[in-house]
Amino acid sequence: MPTYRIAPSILSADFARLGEEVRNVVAAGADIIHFDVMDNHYVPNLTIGPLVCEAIRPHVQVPIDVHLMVKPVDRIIPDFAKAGANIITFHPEASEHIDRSLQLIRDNGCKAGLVFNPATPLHYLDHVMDKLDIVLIMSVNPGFGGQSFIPQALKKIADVRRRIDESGRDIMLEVDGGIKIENIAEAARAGADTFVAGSAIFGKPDYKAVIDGMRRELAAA
Ligand SMILES: O=C(CO)[C@@H](O)[C@H](O)COP(=O)(O)O
Repeated sequence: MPTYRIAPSILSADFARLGEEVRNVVAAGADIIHFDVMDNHYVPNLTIGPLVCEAIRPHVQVPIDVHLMVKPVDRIIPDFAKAGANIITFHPEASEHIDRSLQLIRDNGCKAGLVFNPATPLHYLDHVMDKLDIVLIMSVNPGFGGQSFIPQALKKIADVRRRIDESGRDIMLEVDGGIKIENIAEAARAGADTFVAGSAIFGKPDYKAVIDGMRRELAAA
């Protein structure tokens, strides 16, 4: 069985109790904290920045996975690295110089990745596989939690899995958007190994029950 990771998105957490929320979700079995950064420019929503990343860092030992939904991307990368991010991903169409942005993330000591919206073509992967530690496939259009999974994402996940396997490199394949107990196994069978879930976890009273349910589905996938 591949190593599967569950990455709760704090976009759906109670921001008034964020420290407690991230401690609780890690105690419930989360492997990664997924941190959604929106700028009201690249996406039509505005969320959190490096100060909040720095504030939650002492509350958890697991990696913090920063998904930049911002344009431009480079200026904010060192700030997130200093704030304790471990993984930083960005959208290729939001960077003028994709190779440079990936290198900047690594130079700042973080794992680097590209994010693909439902309609973003995968050709952006063609010349940067050696600079990638993670690929994130969006299974919703970015900007909001609580949207429905777009099934066409499954083919894209399978395409990326094939590219990763051909590269022979150890690259995480993450899926984000509408992931729930009911569909996580499908995403795993398509080739994903890391699963972002916001409303499916933070929307429920018992985080452990949801994460355990997801793990049961993954074990049977
Ligand atoms: O990046 C995003 C949305 O842009 C996601 O991380 C969402 O936060 C996932 O939320 P759910 O679809 O799981 O509720």
